[in-house]
Amino acid sequence: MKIPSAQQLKSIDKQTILKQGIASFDLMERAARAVFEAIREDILSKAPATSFTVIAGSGNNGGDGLALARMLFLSGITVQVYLYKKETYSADNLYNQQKLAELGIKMEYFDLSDQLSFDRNSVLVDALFGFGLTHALSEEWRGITEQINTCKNVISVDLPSGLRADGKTEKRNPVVRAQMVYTFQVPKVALLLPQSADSMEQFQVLDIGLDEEAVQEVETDVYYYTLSDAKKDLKKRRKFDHKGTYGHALIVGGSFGKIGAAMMSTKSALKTGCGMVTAYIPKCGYTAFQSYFPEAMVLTDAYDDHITSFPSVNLYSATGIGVGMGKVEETVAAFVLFLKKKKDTRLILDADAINILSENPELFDLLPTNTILTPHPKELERLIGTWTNDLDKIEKAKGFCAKYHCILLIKGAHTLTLLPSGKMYFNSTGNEGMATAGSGDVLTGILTSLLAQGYAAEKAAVFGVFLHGLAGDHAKKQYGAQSMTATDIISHLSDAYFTISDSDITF
Ligand SMILES: NC(=O)C1=CN([C@@H]2O[C@H](COP(=O)(O)OP(=O)(O)OC[C@H]3O[C@@H](n4cnc5c(N)ncnc54)[C@H](O)[C@@H]3O)[C@@H](O)[C@H]2O)[C@@H](O)CC1
Ligand SMILES: [K+]
Repeated sequence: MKIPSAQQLKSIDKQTILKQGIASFDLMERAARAVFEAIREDILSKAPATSFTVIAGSGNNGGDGLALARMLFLSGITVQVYLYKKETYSADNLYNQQKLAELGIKMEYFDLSDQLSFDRNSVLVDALFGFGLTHALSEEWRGITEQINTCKNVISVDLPSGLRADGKTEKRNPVVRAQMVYTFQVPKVALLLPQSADSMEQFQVLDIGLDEEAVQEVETDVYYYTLSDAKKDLKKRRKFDHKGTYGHALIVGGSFGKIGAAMMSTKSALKTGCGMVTAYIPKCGYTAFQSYFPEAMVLTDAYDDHITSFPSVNLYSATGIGVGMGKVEETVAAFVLFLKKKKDTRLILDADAINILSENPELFDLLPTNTILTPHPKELERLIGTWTNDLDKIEKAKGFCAKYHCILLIKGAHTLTLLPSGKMYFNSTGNEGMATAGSGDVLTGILTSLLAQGYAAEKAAVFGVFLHGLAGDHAKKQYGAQSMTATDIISHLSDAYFTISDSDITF
């Protein structure tokens, strides 16, 4: 799914009105109706006596809030309405003010210095600003945003007010803190960035029927990867396929005390569907490996505790390097030698492989085209340098991908996959339970497997991240966020595939 910029959304909005032959207030009515239905399902179905306070701004976000207030009122819900006192309002905002007046619903005007007297236990609907915010809110707004933030339950319409859809918002700027954001049609970039964590707990995307063609015509490098994308990208298996069809993955990693990392990568590679998997590990892991996971083939290094040389990788369709590998001197030397040699395999580097790389920037140029790198924040910093905010981080990472023709994953709540072309995909699956030891090793196994199966590197990256998150979501459903572990993610890869392929029936 494309994520248009705020500017592009405005023009899609206009084209929708034009192409569908509706008035702009009809589109606003649709947006408000979508929020109303979501509130009905999420709140009123469980607590019908809930009362609401709507705080509306002067633009169309405020207009949405006013229309919603009317819908709540007409359903018999107690609703108090505050409207920002300004000389001018958007036309659809005025239209909705008039509608409220006709129904005798009182609007209280407020100024930035006012102390609002509303019931702190009501659900507060924040409809001050949406994607029309042109710059971060000035300090004058702090009084209002802080009063809103004293409420237990805040719902934001489209965006937490103060958060810019795709521009810079600093920690010091006044921003509303919402428990739930009902955002229209597409998640705005700000909702997907880690630095927005203080401004919202979760969001829901509400379809308001913006014109599909207008969305398709928009040129953007920013995408939100969802189930419908994964359904299209999934490679179907066919009756006459054999294990050779699905490639042979190689996992290189493990060291004394960290053999488990290589085990998890290897097992998840096979569970993701590659035909064969081989692990290359130090000798100390051999027995444990073979007893844990008989389907794997195991090659051992000459040394007991760590890797001192690399196998010939040309036999394998894809190679994942680094999980639990450690970075003692001999391992580093072996890895550097490996990078310097010509090789014919598709590559993914994780954990210690990235650490070694980042400590030796002269090696960056040796990365084969489309190598996938999956750094943690600290590792990422060593690759691209420090950043001032999430948008700055993305720009620097984009520069790195373009320069070295590689694919970078910025792992997190909405893992971002950056491609050398400049395109970027935010992931839509996954949960906080996946912040657990070994979760990254599982991802490396999944990505190596998909590369081995012949998925193009970009598809392997975005589809793999999605699959990993989806398996994690299934694991959370069974064990809960606290108790799920990385091996539970592996066990639920099958459920993730069932969800993507729409079927749990095999004939
Ligand atoms: N295409 C869509 O997705 C639709 C959007 N709608 C709503 O329309 C919103 C966008 O409406 P608008 O473009 O009117 O914008 P907003 O309502 O977000 O904000 C516009 C107002 O904010 C003021 N403003 C901007 N930056 C400011 C700043 N830093 N400090 C103080 N004031 C500032 C402007 O002068 C203007 O009065 C969306 O977020 C959504 O809620 C819906 O009504 C219908 C469809
Ligand atoms: K808002």
